[in-house]
Order: sequence, then C-alpha cells, then structure tokens
Amino acid sequence: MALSGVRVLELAGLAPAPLCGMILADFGARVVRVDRVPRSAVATDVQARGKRSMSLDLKRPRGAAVLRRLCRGADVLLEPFRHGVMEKLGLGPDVLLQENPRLIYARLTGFGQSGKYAKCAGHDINYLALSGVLSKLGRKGENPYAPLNLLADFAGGGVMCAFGIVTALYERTRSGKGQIIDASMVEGVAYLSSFLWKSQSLGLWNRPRGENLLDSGAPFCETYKTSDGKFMAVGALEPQFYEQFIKGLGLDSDKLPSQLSFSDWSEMKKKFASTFAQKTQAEWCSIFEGTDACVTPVLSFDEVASHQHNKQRNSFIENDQEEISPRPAPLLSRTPAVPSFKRDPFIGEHTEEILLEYGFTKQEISKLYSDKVIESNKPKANL
Ligand SMILES: C[C@H](CCC[C@@H](C)[C@H]1CC[C@H]2[C@@H]3[C@H](O)C[C@@H]4C[C@H](O)CC[C@]4(C)[C@H]3C[C@H](O)[C@]12C)C(=O)SCCNC(=O)CCNC(=O)[C@H](O)C(C)(C)COP(=O)(O)OP(=O)(O)OC[C@H]1O[C@@H](n2cnc3c(N)ncnc32)[C@H](O)[C@@H]1OP(=O)(O)O
Repeated sequence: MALSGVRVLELAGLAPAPLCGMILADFGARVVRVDRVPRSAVATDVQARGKRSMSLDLKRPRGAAVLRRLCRGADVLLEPFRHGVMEKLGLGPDVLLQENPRLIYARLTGFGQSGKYAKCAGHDINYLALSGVLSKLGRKGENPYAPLNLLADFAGGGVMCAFGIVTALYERTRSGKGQIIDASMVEGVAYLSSFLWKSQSLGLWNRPRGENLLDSGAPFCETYKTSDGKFMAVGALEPQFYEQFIKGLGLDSDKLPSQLSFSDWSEMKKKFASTFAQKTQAEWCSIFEGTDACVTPVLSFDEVASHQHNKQRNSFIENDQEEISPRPAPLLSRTPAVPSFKRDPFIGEHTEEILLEYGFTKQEISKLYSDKVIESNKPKANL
C-alpha cells in the first residue's frame, strides 16, 4: 500500500483527527491511537479501522516521557487539542522535533495555532461560520444551516490534514526533514470553498441565500418527493441536460419559462414538485435511467450498498462484525488502500505490543503498569 512503513501516533480526539488517522491507516500506515487511561475499555472513536490502541497517561511526567520516546521512532504525530495543551505537557513541537528532526507534527484544530480564538473551544458549526461558508448554506428565507459536521470537521479538517501529512512526507523524501502542520478547520473549509470565492464575478452568488443556481434556488438543482414518500435528486444544470430532464418529466419546454428565468423559479419548482409526486421513485428511476438528465434517486443508508452501480464497483465493504461502511477512496490502480476487516480496537488493547515494537523492554513496561502510567485491556478469550 502507498503508505506502508509510515508510523503514525494519533492522540485520541473527537471527530476530525480520527478520520485523518483512519485514512492514513486505510492506505497502509501503521497508526497507533494513544488513548487516555480509561474508565471503560470501549472507545467512542468510531473511525478506528485498522488502528491499534495504547493507553497512556500524558498528565504524568513519565507518561509524557513515554510519548517523547515513541515520537523518536515515529514518522507522524497527530494531535487534536486546542493550542497550548501539548506545550503544557512538555510535548510541544520544539521539544519533539529537536529529538526527532524527521517528525511530521500535525496539529489539527478548529482555529489554528495563533489568532485570538486559538485557545477557544469550538465545534464544526463554529469553524464553518468563521470561514464564511455557513452564510451561503440554507434555504431561502431560513437561517444558515450546517450539513451535519461534514464540512469543517471532516472535509476541511480530517481530509485536509491527511493531505498536509502526505505532502510533508513526500517533501521529507527530498529534504530528510520533518515539519509542523498547522491545520485549522476554519482555513481548511475556507480553502475548500475557493470556487465560491473565485466564481463571484460570474454572478453565481448575487442573490440572497437559497435563491442562487447551486444553493437550492434553482428548480433544476433540487430534490423532489415521489408518490411513495422517497426523493429524487436533480442536477440538470447545462441546457442540453435540462432539455432531457424536462422530456423525462413529460413536460413541454415551450410551455415553460426559460431555464434561467429567476423570477419564475419558484413557480417552476411547484410544477416539477407536482409532477414528481405522481410516480414512485422506482418509476422515475426507470424513466431517467440511461439518460443524461442528471436525475438520480436519493438513497438511504439501507439502500446504498445494494444499489446496482455501487455494487458493481464494490463501493461499500462489510467487516467481520457485519458492519457496512464506505470503501476507502480514491482507488489507486497499483497500490490501492486495503482496509482492515477486523473490529475496532478496545482502549489499551495493544499497549504492550506497541511499546515492545518501539523498543521498550519488558521490565520497563512492567514498571509503567505498576505505576499506572499505562494500562492494558486485552479482550478475554471466548473458550
Ligand atoms: C461536532 C463534532 C463533535 C462531535 C462529537 C460527538 C461525536 C460527541 C460529543 C458528545 C459525545 C457524547 C457525550 O460525551 C455523552 C455520551 C458519552 C458516552 O461515553 C458515549 C456516548 C455519548 C452520547 C457521547 C457520544 C459522542 O461521542 C458525542 C456525541 C466536532 O466538531 S469535533 C471538533 C472539535 N474541535 C476540535 O477538535 C478542535 C481542536 N480541539 C479543541 O478545540 C478541543 O480539544 C475541544 C474539542 C474543544 C475539547 O476541549 P477540551 O477542553 O475537552 O480538550 P483540550 O482543551 O483540547 O485538552 C485536552 C485535555 O485532555 C488532556 N489529555 C489528552 N490526552 C490525554 C492522555 N492520554 N492522558 C491524560 N490527559 C490527556 C490534555 O492534557 C488536556 O488537559 P487540560 O485540559 O488539563 O490541558
């Protein structure tokens, strides 16, 4: 796999860093999640595919010293705390990079390592708001609306940070040097929205929120309810595709306002809505199948893995616990990601094997156990 041999230490965090670590693991990195000494062995990290877990108390000076030693043998450290937490633990980048100049020290936060909000708590919606992007999201006449925590946490955070790490790893092959990655989710999601910024002069966003071409304003870029209570998604933007969409609906384009007649959009939506309401989702699927009308069913999580197209591409996988999840993307032709099919690790399940792997002796490990600096949670065998 592309990242085989890369050793990553991921300090346990909420949502974005776990995704970042999972992406690296899917593509072959050996990812260790460093958990706290737990109250329970069951982790809340649901994005732990392919990771191992060790349990380490970083608040104890000897725990921090263990992490320093681990970092000497690692390629990447991924930390998800607000600015200042690592420095307070004596684990700031100046310390760790001095001990291992090849280390890539990735800091994944909401507000970044500087600026007046650097030490403030926050979540996806706050970062999205500060990036300007939230102001663009929402339906006409309604308040801005955050689409789950997908944009800032995952796209602008986890994925962008993974990109930074891979870029730094590539650069290190030339310079031999590590570096610090300051991955701010505000900036990550703002960068992701470059198209919005750079297309302003095209007049795409002149109208209020929810009244533009791509923000649920246009009747040909919308979802519609079908007679069986399901939905169809329409993205018939270009005139040639719009023509096919109108044809599929069984409407006469000569009797409709022109596609880009903004003032008629809300009437056109009503017309399309009443048309879609006359047939089931399956009926609309068979009408639009094989056309360029850009009309697709809105699938539920229950339906998505068995949809013919997704099945043909094996886009979803099932692990040994019969849990279905998306296959890692994108597909690399020679060195594709090979996700683990095993269950997620318990907190501290691999503490001992990881420490041995990083050069600790059995005696050192026993002392750390007895001093409660580390903990182990081996699953009991089912005999
Ligand atoms: C929208 C998303 C968030 C979604 C999260 C949900 C998935 C979960 C939120 C609530 C959960 C539920 C709830 O807990 C109740 C149930 C509990 C049950 O166990 C499970 C079911 C629950 C229903 C549970 C289910 C789910 O888990 C929830 C629904 C996001 O936006 S995520 C993005 C958040 N932002 C960032 O990541 C940006 C960077 N980070 C930060 O800004 C802060 O970390 C953050 C997120 C604001 C948290 O601040 P906090 O004060 O808690 O932490 P920090 O200041 O960063 O400091 C960390 C401290 O911890 C110490 N520490 C770290 N590791 C160790 C260690 N190994 N040993 C010892 N100590 C450690 C560290 O030293 C810091 O200590 P100090 O505070 O003393 O400096």
